This record gives sequence, C-alpha cells and structure tokens, in this order.
Amino acid sequence: MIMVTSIKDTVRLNSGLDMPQHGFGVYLITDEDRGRAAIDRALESGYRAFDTAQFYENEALVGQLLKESGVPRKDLFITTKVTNPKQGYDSTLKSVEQSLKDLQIEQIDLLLIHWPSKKHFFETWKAFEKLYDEKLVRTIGVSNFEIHHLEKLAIKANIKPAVDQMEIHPYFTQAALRDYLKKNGIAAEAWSPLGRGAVLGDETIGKIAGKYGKSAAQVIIRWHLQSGTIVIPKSQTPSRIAQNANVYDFSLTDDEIKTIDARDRSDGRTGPVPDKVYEEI
Ligand SMILES: NC(=O)C1=CN([C@@H]2O[C@H](COP(=O)(O)OP(=O)(O)OC[C@H]3O[C@@H](n4cnc5c(N)ncnc54)[C@H](OP(=O)(O)O)[C@@H]3O)[C@@H](O)[C@H]2O)C=CC1
Ligand SMILES: O=C(O)C(=O)[C@@H](O)[C@H](O)C(=O)CO
Repeated sequence: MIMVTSIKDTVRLNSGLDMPQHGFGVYLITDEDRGRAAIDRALESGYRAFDTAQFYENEALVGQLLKESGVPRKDLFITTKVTNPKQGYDSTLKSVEQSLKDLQIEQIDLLLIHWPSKKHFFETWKAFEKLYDEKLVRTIGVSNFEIHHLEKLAIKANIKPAVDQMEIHPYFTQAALRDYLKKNGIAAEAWSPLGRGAVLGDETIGKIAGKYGKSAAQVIIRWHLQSGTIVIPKSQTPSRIAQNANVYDFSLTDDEIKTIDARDRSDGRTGPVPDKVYEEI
C-alpha cells in the first residue's frame, strides 16, 4: 500500500522534480472575490500546488492572488497548459511568454499540452523542449494523451513527458492507461477527480465514508492518493476546500481500494473524448 501522510507529500517526476501529490484545481474560478476566498482557504488548508490553464482565462487572477497571499514563490508549484488554438511551435512559445507574464512568475513548474493536437502534434512538443532547455519551465508533460498519443510522441520526442493529466475517478478509472504510464515512468494526474460531483452520491463509497466518519469526497481523494495518482480537486466553497485537504487522518484498506476500483463503468466519462474535442486543431 502507498503511504500518504500529509498534503506536503510529493511525487518524484522523471525529470527529477518533486511535485505535490495533492494540488488544487482552479477551472471556473474567475471571480475575484470568490477566487480570493478560495485560494486563501486552499493555502490555509495546506495546498501549495495550483492547476490552471490558458483556456481557463484565470492565469492573471491566480497569479495575482498567489502573489498577494505572501506565500514565497519557492513554496508554490504552478501548473498551466497550452490551449489548442495556441499550439504550434511559434504560437506555443508566444503563448507561454504571455502565461509567464499573466502568472507573474519567472518559471512555470509544470507545463502541459492541454489536449493532443491533430495539426501541431510534434511542433508543440519541440517548443516545450526549447522552453525546458531555456529553463522557462521546470518540467514538461501532456494532458488527455491516450496510449496511442504517447506512442506517437515517443517517435520524435527528445524529452519524455513527466506527467499525463487525464480524467480519472471511481467511475472512470483508466486502468490500462495508468498501467502504461507506470511502466513508462510517467506520472498519472487525475483531473475531475470527483467526477465533477457525479461520483459523490455513490452508495458504496458512501458506506466506506460512513465507516470513517468522512465525506464521499474525502474517501475518493484518499483513493487517488493511495493509488499513487496526483490529484487536483476543485471547489469554490471554502468549507469544501478545507474538507478536501483534510484526508490525512484515516487510511483505506487494500480491499476498500479494490472495491472503489470496481466502481468503474463503461459510461463513466464526464468530460470530452481526447480525439474528438478539437477535431481540427
Ligand atoms: N486537463 C484537463 O483537460 C482538465 C483539467 N481539469 C483540472 O482538474 C480540476 C478538477 O476538476 P473539475 O472538473 O473541477 O472537477 P472535480 O472532480 O474536482 O469536481 C468539482 C466539483 O465538485 C464539487 N465539490 C468539490 N469538493 C466537494 C465536496 N467536498 N463536497 C461536495 N462537492 C464538492 C465542486 O463544487 P463547488 O466548486 O461548488 O464547491 C465542483 O462542482 C480542474 O479545476 C482543473 O484544474 C479539469 C477538467 C479537464
Ligand atoms: O477544464 C479543463 O481543463 C477542460 O479542458 C475541460 O473542462 C473541458 O474543456 C470541458 O469539459 C469543457 O466543457
């Protein structure tokens, strides 16, 4: 069983960088007052890793709020993603320059290709390798890459992606992809780790939660952590943010992990299919 003891726990990436295993997702956090309340509560609750994206149109807000928080930059881990309309060699470089300005930082900790591109598949990665060589980003990775995308990337990549961020939760466990990533030394990171709320009413998970006096969200986050997955739950509700961070005073048994694994279902996906989301780009 994987030991997870604190929100400060990290995963060693294939680049040698240590990434917090439990971070905070900021999709849809765009209002300044609610955003400040959410990010302040996340920091108070121990979160130091933040997952944003050009597509979220909140890099400037997140950058500003993190700066105003007074938490030293060296203690934060900031991920952002290049959006598909900005993919391609020159356009990626330009867009990352803007992300750095918006986030008010000198270096991005983890830069991801948001979705696999049909048109600019290799060019975007070449730009990522240049950004890595120039130390403008500390680690490079991908998001929403399935096995066939990773195999294609390996043909021309000089640097292997450190992370693949994709939809994973109890109704969409992605066992085959996670197995492939493990064998290839790429860290798995779960987006929509709570299934965007869809898994929270699950009866089986509810029973496990009852046993520990925890919520379904806390049990699911614990399942991700004990499975070795990097996890970035999102909430704009301060009490839920604190609750989601409070998962280090109980441990699931191996049988409970297996029981949650078995909640996987064929129609469990809550987000877009990687090859269909941007048909033309
Ligand atoms: N790479 C990619 O393509 C993608 C990346 N992501 C990343 O992953 C992050 C998380 O995924 P996301 O899609 O936001 O979904 P999540 O699975 O994290 O679920 C978020 C939803 O669950 C609710 N929620 C959170 N905690 C609790 C709780 N304790 N009890 C009850 N409800 C709760 C939130 O409500 P409320 O906010 O109202 O509290 C919100 O509606 C994103 O913010 C983003 O950073 C997400 C999708 C795709
Ligand atoms: O949040 C993201 O990173 C996403 O890409 C998704 O939310 C996705 O684009 C989507 O579901 C939009 O409705």
